[in-house]
Amino acid sequence: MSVRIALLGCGVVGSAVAKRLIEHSDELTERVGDRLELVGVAVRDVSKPRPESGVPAELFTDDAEELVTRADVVVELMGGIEPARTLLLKAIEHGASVVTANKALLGEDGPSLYAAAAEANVDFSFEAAVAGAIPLIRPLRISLAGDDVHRVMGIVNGTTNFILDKMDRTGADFADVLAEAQELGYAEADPTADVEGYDARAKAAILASLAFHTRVSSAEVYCEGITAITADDIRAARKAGLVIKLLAICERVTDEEGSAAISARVHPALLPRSHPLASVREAFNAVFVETQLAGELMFYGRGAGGEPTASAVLGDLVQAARNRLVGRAGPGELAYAAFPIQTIGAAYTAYFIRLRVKDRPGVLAAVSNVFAAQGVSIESMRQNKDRTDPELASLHLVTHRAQEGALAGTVKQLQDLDEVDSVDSVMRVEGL
Ligand SMILES: NC(=O)C1=CN([C@@H]2O[C@H](COP(=O)(O)OP(=O)(O)OC[C@H]3O[C@@H](n4cnc5c(N)ncnc54)[C@H](OP(=O)(O)O)[C@@H]3O)[C@@H](O)[C@H]2O)C=CC1
Ligand SMILES: N[C@@H](CC=O)C(=O)O
Repeated sequence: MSVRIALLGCGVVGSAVAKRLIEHSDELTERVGDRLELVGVAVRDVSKPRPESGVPAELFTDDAEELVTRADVVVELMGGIEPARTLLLKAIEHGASVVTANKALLGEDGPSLYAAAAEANVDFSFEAAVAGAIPLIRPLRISLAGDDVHRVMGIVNGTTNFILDKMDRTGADFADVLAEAQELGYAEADPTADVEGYDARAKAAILASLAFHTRVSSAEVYCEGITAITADDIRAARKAGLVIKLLAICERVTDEEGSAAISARVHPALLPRSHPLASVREAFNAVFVETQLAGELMFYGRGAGGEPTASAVLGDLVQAARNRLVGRAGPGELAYAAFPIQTIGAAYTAYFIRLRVKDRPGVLAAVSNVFAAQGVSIESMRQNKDRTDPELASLHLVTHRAQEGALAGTVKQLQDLDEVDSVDSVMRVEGL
């Protein structure tokens, strides 16, 4: 007997998984208690040589639909929504357990897949779908199931962290660093999903659903990417002792009627340089979890790449195979409840605002009055000579936490104020 494994996809992650399955077959057999037999690998182009995977040529197929019907565990590493969704549903229908790293699919339609797997009493595991190698899904799904998670805040996209970190360390522009990230293979030829925040948004949807025992889809997560971040933003943040990161933030909040709601958002935010997430460099990921009983937890490691991601996939695979041998499926889905998703206008955060003002008496009072009128409290304010115009001064303000809607009103009034020449940038600040 053996546990039959079907691999869908043999690209960056799939080839690393296949290589490990083949080269470490004996150790894996010992751990599982039976042999993991790779019965087929579905790809688009069967004629493409893939020597790095070590997969014998006869195992490649372009008939993924047929392959999923003859496996005990289907490992989906193709990516995209279709045909991945249909293939996984078909695999589940045939009684196979599923392992996937497909955050785009889970962010869009995870709940229907989880439900199908629970109905069929098979495992559905996706440790690699958020933050690559970092064990994060299992802690949220299992280890913290008896605790209450209040907040999950993390750097879950390596490409954008590489770009922002490089901009911070060198002062270079976004476009130059993006080109370098592409040359180094961090960013894909089409970097849209990373730099526009869509990849992090799908991960935020998965994290919010697990952390708060609810259902959040990618479309419900507010999303802003990093394409508008300039070298000036980075320089100003640095001067203020802050660093810019693309954050995924999922919080349990109380809405204006006093009912529980969920805030799930992805956007660039400033962090104090002393914050644990501020020191996450290059393409690394890190996730900060705050819970009622455990307090603060931090998960850190490689969020992408063939081998790191394969580590998480193989962990799921070994567990799914082991579960089949002992005749159980676990951990199964916990009961979940529906919560309203808060709009971004209702979210509370602090802000860093850069203005250019006329350099004359009474300006600070006029600006402060606008904040006061909107109920937004100022934490600190710093004025300097403007470098380009002797008639102007640059004013950098940090607010206390305020509602996004009130801040938008403040900015609008500032723009109309005679003493204000321009509002150059408004950025959210976390971790103060
Ligand atoms: N790369 C990373 O660092 C990480 C990736 N992930 C996720 O892992 C998954 C795989 O990513 P990655 O390995 O980078 O992707 P790649 O693009 O490198 O590989 C995709 C593989 O799937 C095959 N494939 C695609 N569409 C089909 C299809 N319709 N039928 C059959 N085969 C198909 C491709 O075949 P062919 O080679 O013939 O084109 C290729 O072998 C994705 O969901 C991704 O989001 C998660 C974390 C990190
Ligand atoms: N493109 C992603 C990789 C996998 O999730 C990233 O840059 O983090």
